[in-house]
Amino acid sequence: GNLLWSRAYTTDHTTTEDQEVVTGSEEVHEFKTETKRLLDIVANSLYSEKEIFVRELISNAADALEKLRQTQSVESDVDSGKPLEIRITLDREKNQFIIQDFGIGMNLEELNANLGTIASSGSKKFLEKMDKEGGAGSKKENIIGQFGVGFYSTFMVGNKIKVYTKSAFPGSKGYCWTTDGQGSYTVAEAENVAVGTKIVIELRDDAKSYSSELEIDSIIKKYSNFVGYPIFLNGKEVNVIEALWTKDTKSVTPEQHQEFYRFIANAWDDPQYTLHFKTDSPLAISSVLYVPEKHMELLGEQTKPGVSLYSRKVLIQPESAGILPHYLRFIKGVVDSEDIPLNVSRELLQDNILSRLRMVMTSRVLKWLDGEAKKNPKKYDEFFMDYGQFIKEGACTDAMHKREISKLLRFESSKSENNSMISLEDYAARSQEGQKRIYYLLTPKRKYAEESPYTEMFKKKGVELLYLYDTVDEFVVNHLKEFQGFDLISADSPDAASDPLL
Ligand SMILES: Nc1nc(Cl)c2cnn(Cc3ccc(Br)cc3F)c2n1
Repeated sequence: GNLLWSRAYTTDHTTTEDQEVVTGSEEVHEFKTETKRLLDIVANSLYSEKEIFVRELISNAADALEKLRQTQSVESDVDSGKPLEIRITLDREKNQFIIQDFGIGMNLEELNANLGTIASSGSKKFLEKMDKEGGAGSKKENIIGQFGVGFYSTFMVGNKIKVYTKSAFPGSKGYCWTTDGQGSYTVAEAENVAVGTKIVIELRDDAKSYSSELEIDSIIKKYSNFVGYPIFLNGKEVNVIEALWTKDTKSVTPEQHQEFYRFIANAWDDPQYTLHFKTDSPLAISSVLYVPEKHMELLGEQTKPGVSLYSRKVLIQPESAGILPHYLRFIKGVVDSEDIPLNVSRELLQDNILSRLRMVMTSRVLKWLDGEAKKNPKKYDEFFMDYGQFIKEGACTDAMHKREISKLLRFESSKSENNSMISLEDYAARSQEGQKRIYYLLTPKRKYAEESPYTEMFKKKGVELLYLYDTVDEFVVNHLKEFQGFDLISADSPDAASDPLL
């Protein structure tokens, strides 16, 4: 009837009016000593920017919705009766930030435990490490993102925090948890609490900006754009882009990649190469990477690293310099690894996980480009005309991946048609019987190469000669020294003169 119709159309996606009423007696709990220390560590040093409290609370809310959905698949009577969405409302006058989810919610022991466990087990180790290694936010250690730690980030911006929560399990009571972060919190039973969790933060004077819609909108778009549940800010849906990289690689169309590429690269062109891959060893990674049609460095603009690091669809580090080596900075895209703990902040990113991630990613990218070159050599030559400078930079700087990078190099040669290029593999494959060397000639352009006496001699003997036009080419061959057992030798070197083949 029209009641149903009217209810369906009146969902305004704002947080439920504060109709909660505290009914039970308020039990006061002192924060355990280590909780207090953890609170001020988190509030003062674990996170680099205050704004990430928004990311942390949204992630907790999304995890709570995910937990509800998983529980519902096994226990049918567990339900919140509300949509699986996250709602944030701001109140400028009251200087309030409110976030609500209709997720699995917390019962009394969870409410106390979540704060307790973090304060007891997780943090004791953490605090000892901190003490041992001095200073908060010790480089090596940080608490893996779990429910509780993210919540602590509210202490960076709030002077009074209220949490209304009710578990989705039938017959659960609603509770109201409050604190002023000074050392104790109270818990009391409450009526009219919606299933899920609602967190009401009274913002500190130095955090007033977090009651501004523009500010929160941009923070959500920056960190939580791809969270798997709709986020409504003052009733308006904010995150509308799907985390393309989490979809099945075969189900994503080129058009979807083009749209996603334009969004994350803030570009108008199309990607000339697309890589969408997932792996779960040596660590869980899902990633979409693109090579743009054109790169801006030609116009002198220094390219910032184009790959952003996510963990479970939440941004950890934009334009992360740690994911790919500098010479691959032209690549745009997303790398998402759930093995990167969520709550690590910029400086705390664990370098050992990051270096493993970097190894996997670099090899995978070099293999991807080699695969593309083999699939369509002509198209790769065009790519190399534009991006060869980056590959050559890699040949000169990345000794670890020398072998893979050398396969990506292209040069003109005495046997290649005008301005088409060959690979070192091509050269080796068609070298003379018993030839042990790859010969090259440093020359500004083809015309001079053709007139050189060396070329005459090499041609007569049927030995191919690479033409190296770029000054950087000399550095490249000096760094490489050899390729698949062939020494790289200049045509005018004494070694060439003594070669029986010539
Ligand atoms: N949204 C949401 N939903 C769920 Cl199910 C949980 C469980 N833990 N946390 C973190 C947390 C822990 C203690 C207190 Br007090 C508040 C708080 F948000 C959650 N947050």
